[in-house]
Amino acid sequence: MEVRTRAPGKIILAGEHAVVHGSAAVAASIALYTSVSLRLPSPDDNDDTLRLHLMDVGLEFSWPIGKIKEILPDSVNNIASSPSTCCEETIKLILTVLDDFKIPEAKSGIASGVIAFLWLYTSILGNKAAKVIVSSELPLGAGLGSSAAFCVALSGALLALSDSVDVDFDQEGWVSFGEKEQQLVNRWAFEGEKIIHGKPSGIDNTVSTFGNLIKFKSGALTCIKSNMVLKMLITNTKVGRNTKALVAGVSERKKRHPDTMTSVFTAVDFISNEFASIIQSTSFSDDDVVKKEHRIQELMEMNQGLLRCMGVSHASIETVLQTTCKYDLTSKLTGAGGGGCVLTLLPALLSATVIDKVIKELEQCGFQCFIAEIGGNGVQFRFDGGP
Ligand SMILES: Nc1ncnc2c1ncn2[C@@H]1O[C@H](COP(=O)(O)OP(=O)(O)OP(=O)(O)O)[C@@H](O)[C@H]1O
Ligand SMILES: C[C@@](O)(CCO)CC(=O)[O-]
Ligand SMILES: [Mg+2]
Repeated sequence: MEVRTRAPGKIILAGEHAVVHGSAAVAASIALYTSVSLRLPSPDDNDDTLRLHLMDVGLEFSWPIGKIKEILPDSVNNIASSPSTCCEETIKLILTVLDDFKIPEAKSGIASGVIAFLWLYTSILGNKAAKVIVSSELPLGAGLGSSAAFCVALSGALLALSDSVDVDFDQEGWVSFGEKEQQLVNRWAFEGEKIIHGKPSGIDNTVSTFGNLIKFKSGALTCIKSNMVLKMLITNTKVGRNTKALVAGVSERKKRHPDTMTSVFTAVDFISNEFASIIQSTSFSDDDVVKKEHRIQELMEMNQGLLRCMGVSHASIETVLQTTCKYDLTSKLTGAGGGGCVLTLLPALLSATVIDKVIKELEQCGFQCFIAEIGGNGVQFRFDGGP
C-alpha cells in the first residue's frame, strides 16, 4: 500500500515573530510543495526495516524496526487521534539512533527533522516497516515554511494510512482531506514543528494544512479571502539561518526589554489586522487598488522596521530593501529572518520591464528571485500512484 501527499510552503505577509507572543499574523500558502511517498511492505515482503530517504539533502536512514521499538515502544498512550508532544527525554533517546549515521556538520539541522519524523511515524502508525521518501521544491531554512510543509506532508501521509481517519482510496488525482482530518493533520504537524522550531506559534503548519490566506492569532485561524491581486517577488538571500535560534533570540530580547517589546508586538498586531482588512475590502476602481497598494506598502515598511527592533533583520535583507527601494518598491523579510527570504510587493500597474530590471540587479547580488503564486491548496493526498 502506498500513499503520496504534498503540502505547500508559505509566506508571512505580516506578523512573524510577534505571532509567537500573541499578536495576529497574516500568511498565505505558495505553490511550492514538499512531497512525501509512504509505502508499507506487503506481508510476503518479509521486511522489518524503516527507511527514510531525504532526497533534497541526499541523506538516507534505515533502522531495524526492533531498534526503534526499543526507544519508542508501541505505547497505548500514543494514539493517532490524540496528538502528543515529544518530551526532551524522548528526543535524547531518539538521538541515540541517529548517532550511527554521522550526519555531516553542514547538514546538522536535518537531525531535528529526522527526530520529528521518528516521533510522528511511531506515534501515528506505530512500529511498522515502511519506506518513506521526502522531496521538496522549497529551499530549506529560507523562511518559506519548509519545516512546516515537511511536518504537514508527513502527518498527512501517516494519518491517511492509519485507522484514525477515513479516506477514499479510490479517488483519482490529488485529493484534499475533510476538515476534521485537516484539523488532526495540523495538530500532529504542530507537534513536529515543536521539535524543529522549539516554540512555534502554529501559523506555518496551519497555513500549510489549510492553504489559501489566513489570519492567525493565539492558535485561532481565520480563513480570509483577498479581494486584491497580491503579486509578490520572493528573493532568497541564500543566507542560511535557524528559525529555532531566531525565535529564541526574540524571546531573550523580550526578557531584557519587556515593556518595549510588548509595545512592538502590539504595533505588529495592529499592522496584521489592518493588512487583513485592506486585502479583504472591495475595490471599485483602479484608483482604489492603487490606494490599497500604497497602504499595504506602508504596513510592510512599518512591519520591517519592527522586525529590526526584534533583532531579526540581516545585512543581506537590508541589501534587498535598498535595491528594491531604488525602484520605489517596498520589501519586508518573511519567516524567521536572519537571512532567508524577502518579499517585495509588485504593484498591479508595474511594468514587466521594471520587474526584470529589479530581478537582474538582485541576482547580481547573488540572490535568487522568483514570483510564486500565492493562496493555493493546502495539504493533499493521492493513492493512485499518479505523477
Ligand atoms: N525536505 C526536507 N527534508 C528534510 N528535512 C527538512 C525538509 N524541509 C525541512 N526540513 C527540516 O526543517 C529544517 C528547516 O526548518 P526551519 O524552520 O529552520 O526553516 P524554514 O521552515 O524553511 O523557515 P521558516 O520556519 O522561517 O519558514 C531543516 O533543517 C530540517 O530539519
Ligand atoms: C518566526 C515565526 O513567527 C514564523 C516562522 O516562519 C515562528 C512561528 O510563528 O512559529
Ligand atoms: Mg520552519
